[in-house]
Amino acid sequence: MEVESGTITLLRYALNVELGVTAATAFVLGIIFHHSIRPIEIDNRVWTLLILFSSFNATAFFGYAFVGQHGILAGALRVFIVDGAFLIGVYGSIAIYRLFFHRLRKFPGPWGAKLSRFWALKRSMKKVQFNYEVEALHKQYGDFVRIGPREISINRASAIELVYGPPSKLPKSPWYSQVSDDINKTSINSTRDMHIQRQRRRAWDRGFSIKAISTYEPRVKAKTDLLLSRIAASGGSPMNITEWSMFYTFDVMGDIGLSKDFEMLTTGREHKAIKGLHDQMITIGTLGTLPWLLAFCSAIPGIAGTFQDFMGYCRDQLEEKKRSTGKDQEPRDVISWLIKAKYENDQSAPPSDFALSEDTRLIIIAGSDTTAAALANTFFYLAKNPAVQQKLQKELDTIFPGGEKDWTYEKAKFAYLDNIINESLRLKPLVPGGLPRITPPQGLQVDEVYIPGDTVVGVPVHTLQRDARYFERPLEFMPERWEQISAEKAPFFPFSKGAFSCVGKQLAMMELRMVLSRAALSFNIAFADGEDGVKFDTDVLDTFTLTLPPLKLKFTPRQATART
Ligand code: HEM
Repeated sequence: MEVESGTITLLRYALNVELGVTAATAFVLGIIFHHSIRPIEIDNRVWTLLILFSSFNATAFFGYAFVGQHGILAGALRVFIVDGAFLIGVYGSIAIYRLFFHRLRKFPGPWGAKLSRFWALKRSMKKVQFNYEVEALHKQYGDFVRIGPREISINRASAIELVYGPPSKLPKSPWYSQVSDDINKTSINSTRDMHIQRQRRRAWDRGFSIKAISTYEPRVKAKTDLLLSRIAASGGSPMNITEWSMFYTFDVMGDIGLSKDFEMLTTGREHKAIKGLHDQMITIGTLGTLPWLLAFCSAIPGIAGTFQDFMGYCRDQLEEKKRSTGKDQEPRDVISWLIKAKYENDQSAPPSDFALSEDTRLIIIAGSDTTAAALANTFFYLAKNPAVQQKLQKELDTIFPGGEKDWTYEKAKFAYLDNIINESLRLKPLVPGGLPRITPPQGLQVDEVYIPGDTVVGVPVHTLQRDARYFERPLEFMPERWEQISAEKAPFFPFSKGAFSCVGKQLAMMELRMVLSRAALSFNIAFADGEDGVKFDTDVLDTFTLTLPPLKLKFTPRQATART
């Protein structure tokens, strides 16, 4: 009884301490709090922190108002002052630490970037062209720029292998934990545990093996037939090739990924589920600069908006697929390879149904918009560079003297076409930013520069692939440059490199080669009247992948005599 009343007396005393002393204590606690959470990755724990903070406030208010007997108004005012002092302690400590004591303090970069990731968010929201912002920073500050408190962008060719591999030694950054950091709830692309990612990658690799790809080939060709028939039906009137490329690649991925038809090529309209995905691209792209904010927002029910349509569609398709896929059935699409791994209890299977549904979404997201933008960009370069187009047509006429009826995919794999595709992927990489990885505890030595451990690093694809030190006359579209340099050895990594690199590269190349070779064989490709391609070139958005403006092209049938 005495102990109890002693505690209450002590509590009352604490709650009645002079306000200045309480505020000073809160300020010091703020500094201590910052330094105690500094080593912890809190990106995915913002809700927990918010709940803890709110609970503390509610308790403090109750204490001041009723136990300390200050009354409701004075109690609320005290909580407000204590909060203010605590937060000034936290943020003041963060600012001073990041500017003057941080392990990256010697790296150049804008002050705002050193202070907070909000700087990147603001820059990214300005024009949604963060790729160009990073390029400008490298011009101003050099090859190693601090683009965030803990982030270094490295514009050096020698960093590609060190950061991405092979061999891949650097794990993915917290950016990839936007959905979750639980390996049972992530797609393969968001899996940060390198061992688990490698295991899961084996099931994906089976879905993209030479054997599997050869079974996809006739189906990709069927979709290409459909696109070519739509081009022929346009009769030379303007076609928005940004849109039609998107229809094509989503229809291909619907079929190859899930054996489903989005029917966009036949209807000429965007599927509702895909529209739901595209409506959110700018939000996802810009908020992605602040991983904790995206993780925080994505936990709010209903915030996904029309993205729910896309998620719902994928969920339904997956359920149907699981019901209809027999245990001994030979897989005929990518998702069936993952389901088969699950049936066989193979280690490479997605570790849970949730992870499988994340993979289902990934198939469509990773495989469609990327290839669509690559296709539209390459059409743009062909229209803008008639000499390149004519050279391509000359080669096509030699390989396929009888025109369309001679066409085979095997023969469409020739060097000049691949050089055109590579040149397009060099100038406009579809994932233009520096994919973020974390340096090991012992740090990373890149040439003469030592980068401390636990730093988020990335090599900016857009900036590096346009750097005059690595590519002569870098801003010119010159497919011929690839006759002198090897795409494998050059600082060229549009599909990334190492263990996390693109699993669908061969499928993407198949789609690009099929459409471009057949379109250039049968049609002359030019800007439509009133179109000069300038807005298409300059107004492209960096939404993690590229989001392209419309591009109006006209396709005029080539005369048979033009081939002779
Ligand atoms: C021109 C077209 C494409 C480009 C430029 C491209 C580029 C990339 C890049 C840069 C990455 C690495 C992403 C990262 O590290 O976060 C990646 C990963 C991936 N891509 Fe592609 N991609 C293309 C087409 C495709 C296609 C057609 C598919 C088929 C489904 C696909 C499936 C994937 C998957 C599943 C991953 C994750 C791999 C992993 O984490 O192990 N991509 N892609």
